[in-house]
Amino acid sequence: MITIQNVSKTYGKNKVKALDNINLEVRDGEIFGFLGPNGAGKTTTIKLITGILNMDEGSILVNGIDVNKNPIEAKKQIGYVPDNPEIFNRLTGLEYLNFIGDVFEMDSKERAEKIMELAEEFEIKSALKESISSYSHGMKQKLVLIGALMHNPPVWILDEPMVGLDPKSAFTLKKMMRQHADSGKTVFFSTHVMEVAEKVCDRIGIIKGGRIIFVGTVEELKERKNDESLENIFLELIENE
Ligand SMILES: Nc1ncnc2c1ncn2[C@@H]1O[C@H](COP(=O)(O)OP(=O)(O)OP(=O)(O)O)[C@@H](O)[C@H]1O
Repeated sequence: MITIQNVSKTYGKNKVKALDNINLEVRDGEIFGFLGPNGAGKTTTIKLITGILNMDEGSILVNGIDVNKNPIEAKKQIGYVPDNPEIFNRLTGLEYLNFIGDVFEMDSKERAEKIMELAEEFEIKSALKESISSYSHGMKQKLVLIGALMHNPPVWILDEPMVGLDPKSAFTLKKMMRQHADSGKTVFFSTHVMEVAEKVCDRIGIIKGGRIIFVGTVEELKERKNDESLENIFLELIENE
């Protein structure tokens, strides 16, 4: 579960708040999709939840742990995939994953099993001994995903996770997200793709100009707007609200 309470964030000396007093609860057992136009505040929100940035006001709890007061324990709850999979190019895939295993203090047997299981799921096993510099964007994305998920974190936070994935890998990831949520855990992800939001999410949140303008199910949004196409509703919402 993620609880965001009265959170605001301004970058440097900017006059405009990147996040303006946002409140949001992402529940156990759900896939929550976070939508909004470019520059709305999605990545900023994600960077505050993961402790990469500090908020100016408010608080964020991850499974009840305050990310400001107890950052290490909060981070242990989280598997995070950033929007840009630029990672240590000089390492091989396996060296990178072992480094992550060290950070999370995984024992060697559990680590090896988890790496092989996930590498097989994402069909990247044969490339693990290659240098990351030779990987395609999609392969780097898969490696970052494996690194984020291998320590069995209860809360998955994925920033545009499907970008660069081939259809089969995107399908695999969506299946894993569903299984994770169905086991009572939390998946929070940002996306620009309406079809993904509609098919995958239990609830969605829409952010615009640093303010949350909708939280609920896609069905509730459609009922409210009396329209069938999520894309039309989304475009209307971000223009008018
Ligand atoms: N490092 C930064 N320094 C200054 N302003 C920033 C920085 N990062 C983001 N911003 C500003 O904060 C606001 C929110 O940006 P953010 O990256 O959170 O949006 P986003 O919803 O993730 O957008 P996108 O869909 O384009 O990735 C924007 O106005 C952006 O210009």
